[in-house]
Amino acid sequence: MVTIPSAVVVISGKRKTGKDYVANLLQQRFSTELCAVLRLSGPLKSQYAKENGLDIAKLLDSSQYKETYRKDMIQWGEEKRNENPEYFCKLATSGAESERDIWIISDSRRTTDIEYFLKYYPKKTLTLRIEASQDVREERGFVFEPGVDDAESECGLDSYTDWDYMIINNESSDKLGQELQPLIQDVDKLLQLSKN
Ligand SMILES: Nc1ncnc2c1ncn2[C@@H]1O[C@H](COP(=O)(O)OP(=O)(O)OP(=O)(O)O)[C@@H](O)[C@H]1O
Repeated sequence: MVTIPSAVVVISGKRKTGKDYVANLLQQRFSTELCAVLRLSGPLKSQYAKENGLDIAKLLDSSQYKETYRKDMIQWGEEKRNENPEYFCKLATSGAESERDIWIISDSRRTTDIEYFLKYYPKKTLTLRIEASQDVREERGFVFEPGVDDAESECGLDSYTDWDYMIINNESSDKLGQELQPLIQDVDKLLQLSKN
């Protein structure tokens, strides 16, 4: 199904900077009726299961089944992305939730993710980078994992500088609400424009 949203907010940030927290805050502000939180990593498991004839329920729980397929699934994901960098962006935005007017993409990790939304939704895409200090991220449960936190999937956007908004999420929700105001106002403007 092809649907055209009025606004797309693409969020990036390192692990435990608060991407999901901010995505949920924005969704509450705009209402779940109007606004969907879409995860690029979400459809990977279900598509992998579908294409390989596997049991998706078993793949999602913490069983041995999942461990057996983990490596192969990661490799499959990389191959798919190399064949077609748009693959997971398209998949994540083609479900029932993408019929909503505002999309929050809560886990962009690579420049190709950002490029995808800028290419297909050029006047509607707003990019947000979230930063938080190492101490705060650790308080939230971050533990450095070699092979994960130094991989392209975590560092691919570290040198990207064209963010529409950058916020520091070390503080309370009050401060965060203020920091998000410019973004919220711009989404409101895009909603208004799409009605005219
Ligand atoms: N401003 C905040 N105030 C209070 N708690 C927060 C705030 N920001 C984040 N948290 C908490 O910190 C934890 C990590 O946040 P979150 O899951 O949103 O990070 P993330 O960037 O999505 O992490 P990951 O990349 O691992 O998925 C969560 O428990 C969340 O509730």
